[in-house]
Amino acid sequence: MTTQATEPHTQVEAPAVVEVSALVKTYGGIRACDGIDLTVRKGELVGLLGRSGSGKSTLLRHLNALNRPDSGQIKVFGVEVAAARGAELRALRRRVGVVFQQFNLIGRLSVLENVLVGGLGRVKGPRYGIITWPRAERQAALVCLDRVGLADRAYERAQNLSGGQQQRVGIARMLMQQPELVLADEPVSSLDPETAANVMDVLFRICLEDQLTVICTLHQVDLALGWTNRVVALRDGLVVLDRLTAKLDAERLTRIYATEPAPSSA
Ligand SMILES: Nc1ncnc2c1ncn2[C@@H]1O[C@H](COP(=O)(O)OP(=O)(O)OP(=O)(O)O)[C@@H](O)[C@H]1O
Repeated sequence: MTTQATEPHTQVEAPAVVEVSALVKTYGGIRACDGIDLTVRKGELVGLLGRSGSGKSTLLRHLNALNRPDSGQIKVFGVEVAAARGAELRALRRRVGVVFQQFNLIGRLSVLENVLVGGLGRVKGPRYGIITWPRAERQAALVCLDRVGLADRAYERAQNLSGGQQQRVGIARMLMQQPELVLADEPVSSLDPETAANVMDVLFRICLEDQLTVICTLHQVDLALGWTNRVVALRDGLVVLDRLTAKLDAERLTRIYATEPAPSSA
């Protein structure tokens, strides 16, 4: 029996971007996802919370086919992810931007080249050096850097930037891809609280401006309350809470991390 607690959210009229139903994924005897149902609509900013090992990353990885389900159905933009192959899968992945916990920049390359990588899906052939990228792509990359406040660092090596700055470059690279859905897996967990708040502000402000749909795994309750408009909490591979952020408070959210039974829908 599930303890799933769902309720209508703000964007009921908006089209579904992510539709997960009865998702099960096991590793040996571990049920990382134990029958997850979740629909996320265009423009929602979803915080995915839950204790370590509750299945957040496993769920996220199913959405761009990095994981294959044991059973259940996953649709992203109406495409059955597990069945997508070849050109269909590449087209789907181009619409899904990812922000990684560890930034995943190429440290010896310039900041600008790292951002340009985000546009690789639409630029054919290998690129060696900034000058070999089309001028329009370079200009677009500079605009993305400007939006995260780093245009003046474009020609520095990425490895010379601080952690918070590197994550802003990661956000600019994601923007360069021109995605419609953004998956962010603990994007600020390696940053100090002030820097984390700053990076969350950059990420969510831009996604809101561009009307992108976001699913962001987080451990920090205050950040979820401050930036998301919906919180989904997992426990033992199941959705145990699904609420508009405006209807939540820190105490209730913190209970997700308690060792006591999962929060009820009340
Ligand atoms: N590739 C894998 N091989 C074996 N077990 C895995 C694998 N990926 C995840 N698991 C297991 O599945 C469960 C869920 O892991 P997952 O990484 O999805 O949790 P999480 O909620 O994202 O945790 P965290 O907050 O620590 O990142 C855990 O018990 C984990 O050990």
